Amino acid sequence: MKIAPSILAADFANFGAECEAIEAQGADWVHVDVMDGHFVPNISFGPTTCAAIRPHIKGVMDVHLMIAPVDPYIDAFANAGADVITAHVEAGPHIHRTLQAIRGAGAKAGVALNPSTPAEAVAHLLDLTDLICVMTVNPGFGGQKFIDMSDKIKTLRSMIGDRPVHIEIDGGVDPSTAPIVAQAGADVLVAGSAVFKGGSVSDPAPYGTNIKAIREAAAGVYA
Ligand SMILES: O=C(CO)[C@@H](O)[C@H](O)COP(=O)(O)O
Repeated sequence: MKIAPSILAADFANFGAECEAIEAQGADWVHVDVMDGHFVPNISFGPTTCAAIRPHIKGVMDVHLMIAPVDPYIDAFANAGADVITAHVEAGPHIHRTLQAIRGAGAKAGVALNPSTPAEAVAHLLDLTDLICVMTVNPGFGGQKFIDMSDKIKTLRSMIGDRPVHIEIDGGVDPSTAPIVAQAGADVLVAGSAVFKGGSVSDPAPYGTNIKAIREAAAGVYA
């Protein structure tokens, strides 16, 4: 199970140090939420910030684009050093083309599904994607209440079969919800508030405790 803290819950004045702190405290990936105030009602940051934090991340920079349109910005995020670029299936009419462009730019291609979008929306994309992100909140803000998408996760796991495609869960993940999604078939857990709560760059130990708690809660069903 990979744990991917979302830096949306980090100290925005200290992104570089926050990325270093969460990796030192056991994060597997660093999840970067890009919001445009159009596809979602919040604005976060863009490719310039991604490029600035890249040198502070040793492992995977997992960039989640909550923007529309996506295609004009793919090269900018790939050039900023994104290892994974995830676009929403709801963000435009040509997600097939978008995933091809992400791979063409040298990144792993992810596709995200809002809670209201069924698993079948990605049936034609399974050989073009490296990761399916199942939103368990309506995207736009951290700290929201988890929406149970277990049936969708199980359907996706069955559709994926033996393809090497991650199922990532994003929104409201904490030690109480991690076992639910792990049981259903998830293998990457994004968590913002549940990782960053109680810690800071000057006192990062709570990040480690929080990551361990999520990992151990999930481990009973997915090692
Ligand atoms: O993409 C999003 C929200 O749109 C998520 O990545 C959240 O940032 C996760 O935050 P928590 O629900 O874990 O606080």
